[in-house]
Amino acid sequence: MVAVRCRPLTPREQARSRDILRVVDDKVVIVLDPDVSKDYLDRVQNRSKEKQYAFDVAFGPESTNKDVYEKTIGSMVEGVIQGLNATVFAYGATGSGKTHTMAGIEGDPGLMVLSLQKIFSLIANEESKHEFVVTCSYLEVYNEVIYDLLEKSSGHLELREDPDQGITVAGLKRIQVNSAEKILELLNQGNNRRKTESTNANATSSRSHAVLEITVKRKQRNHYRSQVLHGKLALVDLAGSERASETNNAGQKLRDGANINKSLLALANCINALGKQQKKGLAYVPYRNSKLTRLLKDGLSGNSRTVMVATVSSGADQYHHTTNTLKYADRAKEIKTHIQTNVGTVDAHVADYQRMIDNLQVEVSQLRRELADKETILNLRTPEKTSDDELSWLDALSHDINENVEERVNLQKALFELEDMNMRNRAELQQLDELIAEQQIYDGESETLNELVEHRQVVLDNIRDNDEAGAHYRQDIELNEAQRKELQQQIDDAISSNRNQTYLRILSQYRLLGMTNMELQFQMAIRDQIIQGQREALDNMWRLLESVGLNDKQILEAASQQGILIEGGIMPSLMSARSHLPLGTIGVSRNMPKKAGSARLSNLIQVPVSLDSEAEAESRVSKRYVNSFEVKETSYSDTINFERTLPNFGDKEGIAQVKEMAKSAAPRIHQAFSAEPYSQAILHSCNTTQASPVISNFGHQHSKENETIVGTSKSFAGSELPKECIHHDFSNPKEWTPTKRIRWPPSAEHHFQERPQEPSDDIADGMDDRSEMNEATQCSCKTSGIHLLKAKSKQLTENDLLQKELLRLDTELQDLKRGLDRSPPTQAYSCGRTYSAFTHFEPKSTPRNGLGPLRSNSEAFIMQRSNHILRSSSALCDHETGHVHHLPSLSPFANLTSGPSGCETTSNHDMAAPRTLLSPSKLF
Ligand SMILES: Nc1ncnc2c1ncn2[C@@H]1O[C@H](COP(=O)(O)OP(=O)(O)OP(=O)(O)O)[C@@H](O)[C@H]1O
Repeated sequence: MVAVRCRPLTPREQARSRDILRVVDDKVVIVLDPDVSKDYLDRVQNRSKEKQYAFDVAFGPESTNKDVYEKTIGSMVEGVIQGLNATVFAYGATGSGKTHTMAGIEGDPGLMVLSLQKIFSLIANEESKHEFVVTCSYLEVYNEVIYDLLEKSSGHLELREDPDQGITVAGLKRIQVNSAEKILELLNQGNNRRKTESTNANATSSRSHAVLEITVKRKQRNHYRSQVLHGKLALVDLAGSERASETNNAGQKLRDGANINKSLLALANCINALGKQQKKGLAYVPYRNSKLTRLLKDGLSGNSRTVMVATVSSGADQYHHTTNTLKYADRAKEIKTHIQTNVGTVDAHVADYQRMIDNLQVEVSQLRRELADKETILNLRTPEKTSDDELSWLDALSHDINENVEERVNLQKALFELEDMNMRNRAELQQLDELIAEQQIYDGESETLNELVEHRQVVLDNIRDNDEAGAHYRQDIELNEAQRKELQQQIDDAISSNRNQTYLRILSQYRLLGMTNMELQFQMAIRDQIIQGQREALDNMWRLLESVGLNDKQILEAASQQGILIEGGIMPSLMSARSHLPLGTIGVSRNMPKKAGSARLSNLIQVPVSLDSEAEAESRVSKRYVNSFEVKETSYSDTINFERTLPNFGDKEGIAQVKEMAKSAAPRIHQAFSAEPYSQAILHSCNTTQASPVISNFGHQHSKENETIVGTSKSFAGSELPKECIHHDFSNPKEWTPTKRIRWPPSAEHHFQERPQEPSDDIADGMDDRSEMNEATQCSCKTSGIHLLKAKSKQLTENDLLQKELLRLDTELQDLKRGLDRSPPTQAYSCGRTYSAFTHFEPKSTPRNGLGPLRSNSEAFIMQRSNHILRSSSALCDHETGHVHHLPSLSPFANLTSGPSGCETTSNHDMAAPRTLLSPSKLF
């Protein structure tokens, strides 16, 4: 939705300018010719500069913020508490009324305030049934750097791309709030921290783009397995859109203007491309060209309802600004967003990712070598005192290195996305060529043919545009590379002249970590892609099967005949067919079908559970009698964890306990996949007493509306039990034909076979040691799909590990970066001794001097001592004297050069040893 708001002239403006805006029918804005001397003849002869634009809604000078609110985002705010996203941004020249519209004034609160009040009043109405958690963050983008407006002295924040959450800002404060007043207080604090300047056009002109984000988490009360909905409202007050030259600014102000315009230009380009995309399909949208557009990506094209409020001033002297803004808004009308559930897919091509990883790996190993060489040089030298000049040089260098790494990642990704898009464009072109050829043969000149030819031209144009944009990105990457070399050269020169070695070493490590991080991110993307591909393939398979009219039973039978193990999951309606599942198998399902009649196999993760010990299993199996078993959660399903022993399994009480167990597993599973609308726990158990073999199935399912027990208990007595359960000779693996094994996930065989010499085949452990198995077992594995399960389990485990590694690396990187930002490298030297910093102190007793125990993890700080990099501390320990220096603050290093006099000192003999040591060998 695009709305335009015309602001009235202030009394001072009225004295020197006239009102040239007219709003008709609440939709049309007429801009009169500012030149009053033009007469009727000029107008009819088209010499008039009068212009007319139509929008979704237009507000005249008499409108209040409340009017704007009600006709624009009022209804969207309701959606936010139902789990939908909404974005509203104010765009306009300086002094046109953006801040007035967004923040408002006393007596006429703005959209930010009104939407907050509405959110809390809606919450109050629903609080008896639902629990809500409201959090907010407030940031500004100033000179292409992101700052936290809720932090007193915020450092530079970084943008991250999360496959699940999309674009996020690392380290941004999110505050939980319980009332509109609280948010307003934060808002006021934040607004006071915003960078403003007095320009020619506005005495308190906002020089930054401010983004207030409110998230609402909603959960049904007293319903532990209810769906959790997340709604997000982003309110953006952009900086003035005027050209820098027009504000008569110079120096820093001119630079601000240039950066503001860079962001707004990028925004304009995105709006253009999005408009084009509506008409022409796959056009590349250059979100990556500025921080602002990356932040607003979701609001512009993704899963969000979006309102743009274009503000214009009615003054004749503002004619150019006004028409520029209106043209801009006119283009934005073309954009359509797509409201949908966020699905964390990585829409990219595995081969391309692989290529990037290869390049990165070369770079990382090169960096490692360089770093090792430098370490040797550095270790040979003794530290020197550093001058102020050098410190500011280091500060600038660290900043440039950060920027360089970030820019590199961003450019690579942009190029990658472009190539991916063009790959799809080329595929479409090929299809179109084939279609056109067919049409020409059969229909000759026809309307369809013309349409196809026209569309082909559009696709060709897109390919050409994307290729051009790609060439620019490549050039930018080359420039970035040149800059990287230059920066490295500066570090090298500094090292050879023995300047501030520790800090330089950290800089080099930071770069290395940056690259490693990037590499890991791409690896994650590959894995996500593969998993996504598998899910889609399974989805498609089910759709295909359903479309040919096969019912569940027929599908299972057909699969059985083909020897296909349905390992990935099962449709809910197939639950009863699973009654043959073996001892101790828990099916965990996420993302069950959302539409009636459709099925999602892919997301059902089957977690085989093992008996508590192999010996016990053997003894129970040999007795062919199971009267108790323990359910143990295993490896890759660390999302669920429960353990229970059922002493009397088989009798009424035991069955009740199994039921209870399924019930208690369900909420945990649901918690783990809380964003999913459905989740279920099914416990399949088998009691093979000689007299009456019983196979029981208990499931507990959660759905959006309610929770139910599904897959009711199913028992088999005597001959009713499927043949393969009782009559099959499990001791001979060769006899495990696919058909017989179809309903037996591999974990079962071990518990039922009487072959103590056979190695355990515990899939859930994620082991992939197939070399240990004999040939027959391997053969059986192949047919039964064990290797598939193993591969999947391994993949999931690896992915998990990778994710953890990425997280660790990320923290590492953040710490290093924070250390660099705060730039305290001279602390150790100014004190003239060797210090180390600790992550955690564990005071054995309260330290003397009445200083109180040290706070752990209070500030991030990096120092180097011998081979250890120790991190995160607000204190330094002097190893010679055994004293701990409490740093009064980690302020810019100008304050720290004075040495230990600025530090409070206490003995470290009361302190336990530091707990976290991170050695370079661990890092690299
Ligand atoms: N609709 C309105 N009604 C009355 N006064 C308004 C209105 N819109 C703006 N003003 C006044 O105009 C002046 C400039 O408005 P504001 O600060 O909101 O502009 P801005 O677009 O945010 O400018 P900048 O981009 O420089 O921050 C303020 O004094 C404000 O009170």
